[in-house]
Amino acid sequence: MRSAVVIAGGRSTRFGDADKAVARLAGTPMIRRVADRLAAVVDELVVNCRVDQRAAIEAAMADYPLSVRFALDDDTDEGPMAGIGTGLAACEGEYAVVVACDMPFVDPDVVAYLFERAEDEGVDAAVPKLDDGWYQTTQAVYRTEAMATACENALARGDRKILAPLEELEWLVVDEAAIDVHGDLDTFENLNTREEFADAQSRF
Ligand SMILES: Nc1nc2c(ncn2[C@@H]2O[C@H](COP(=O)(O)OP(=O)(O)OP(=O)(O)O)[C@@H](O)[C@H]2O)c(=O)[nH]1
Ligand SMILES: [Mg+2]
Repeated sequence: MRSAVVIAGGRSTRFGDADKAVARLAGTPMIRRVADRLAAVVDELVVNCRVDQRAAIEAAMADYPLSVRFALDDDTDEGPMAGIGTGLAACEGEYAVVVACDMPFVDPDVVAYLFERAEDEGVDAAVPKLDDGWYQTTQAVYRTEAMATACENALARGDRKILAPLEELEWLVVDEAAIDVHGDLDTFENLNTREEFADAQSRF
């Protein structure tokens, strides 16, 4: 069983006075675009967000083909890593892909490849790293229990850095060249501003 966590508990400050998770992108809420691309490669979906976001996201997820569960932030605004931990703790699969709600070009072939790498090598995480040096921790596969615990531990010692939980895990880096062979590098594009949103509309 494979799970997916979509993290959506951010404040969308660069987007403006609306939640980008449910903003319509070429007619469909962005989080639904992300979820639809994951449906073919996972067995269940967990949404991490704040309680005040739940109703709108639930509406966006109407008639989704897989089970959808909500993992709500007890402490809000603790950063993406806290959201990853909260979401993973609610998963039933041994492994889960985590994807940010603002990555509507997420490529299911890339996700499937990340699952294969993590499962085949039996590691706690498979995290892409692009040639620009950035780790793509919000589009990576994690062993759910190990990473959820590592996130709790990092937060308990006051470390909210997104790479902090990985310090206690056994994980592998998936480089850009390997991703490029298995799928589309647009998979990592994330939309933060109204302008980026508008520019992306025509690509659906
Ligand atoms: N649970 C949770 N998720 C978060 C938090 N901050 C960001 N995220 C999520 O992490 C992902 C990447 O974050 P950003 O692109 O910075 O999104 P954001 O924080 O909503 O937007 P900005 O306010 O413009 O930075 C998005 O899916 C966010 O929903 C947080 O404090 N808690
Ligand atoms: Mg942010």
